[in-house]
Amino acid sequence: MELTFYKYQGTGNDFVIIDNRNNEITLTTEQVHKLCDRRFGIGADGLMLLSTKEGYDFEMVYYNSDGRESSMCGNGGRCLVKFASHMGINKSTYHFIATDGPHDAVIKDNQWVHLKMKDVNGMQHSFSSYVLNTGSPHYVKPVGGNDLEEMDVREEGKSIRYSDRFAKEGINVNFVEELPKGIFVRTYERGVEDETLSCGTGVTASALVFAHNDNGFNRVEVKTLGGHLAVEFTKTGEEKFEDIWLCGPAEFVFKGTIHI
Ligand SMILES: N[C@@H](CCC[C@H](N)C(=O)O)C(=O)O
Repeated sequence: MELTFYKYQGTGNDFVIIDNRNNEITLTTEQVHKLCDRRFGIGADGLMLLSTKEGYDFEMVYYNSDGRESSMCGNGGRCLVKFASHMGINKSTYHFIATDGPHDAVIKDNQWVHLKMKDVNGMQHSFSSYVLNTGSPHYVKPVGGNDLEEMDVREEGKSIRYSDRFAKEGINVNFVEELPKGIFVRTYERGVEDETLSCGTGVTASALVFAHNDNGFNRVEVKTLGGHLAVEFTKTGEEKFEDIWLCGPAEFVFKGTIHI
């Protein structure tokens, strides 16, 4: 079967996107895994289907590059909104459904996509690390000094992700360094089982932890290896956040067909 696909990226977090509004496409775990493979397929951190759902502009169905359907992907959601617009779904505010519930999104004049994330009602902390869910589960570890650039994120992230506490369900692991204006985040992603250039739900979690340490901010600028993002929010309690928006670029890379 010939499959038409579109490749998008959001700060270097890259995705294969397939238009499934006719509901004809069903992919196996092996097929998604192969389509995301950087040598035997197209190559991507994840794959998304643009599907239909009554009451919404569209439904987002997200798979990690290991081929398994997973929880929310922030950068993926932003890319899917851009794709929907390129497919002729034009709205001033997009309203779509994903695995973690409904989302709103807006494409700004500078072409950045602002995506509303689910509310966060608390976080667990022990020693200097934090665990919270921003649509996907995240472990956030602040790193001191200027050590983050040099860190072996793949190895350090893997040891936390496969520790007894997290091995079964898995977790995404973020290392965060405070900058004079914002934070620098590097993420080991569950389901990719490697560092990615950026992770939207991870950047969101890290920004909220940063806000948790300092009440004075409602917008955090975020540097990732793949580019710049920002997270805006309203802090409603000690560890409670609402009106959380993940903001950043989302770009079309190429289109093609592949035999599956
Ligand atoms: N890249 C994503 C996160 C995708 C889901 C994650 N790998 C998981 O399985 O939890 C993002 O931008 O949020």
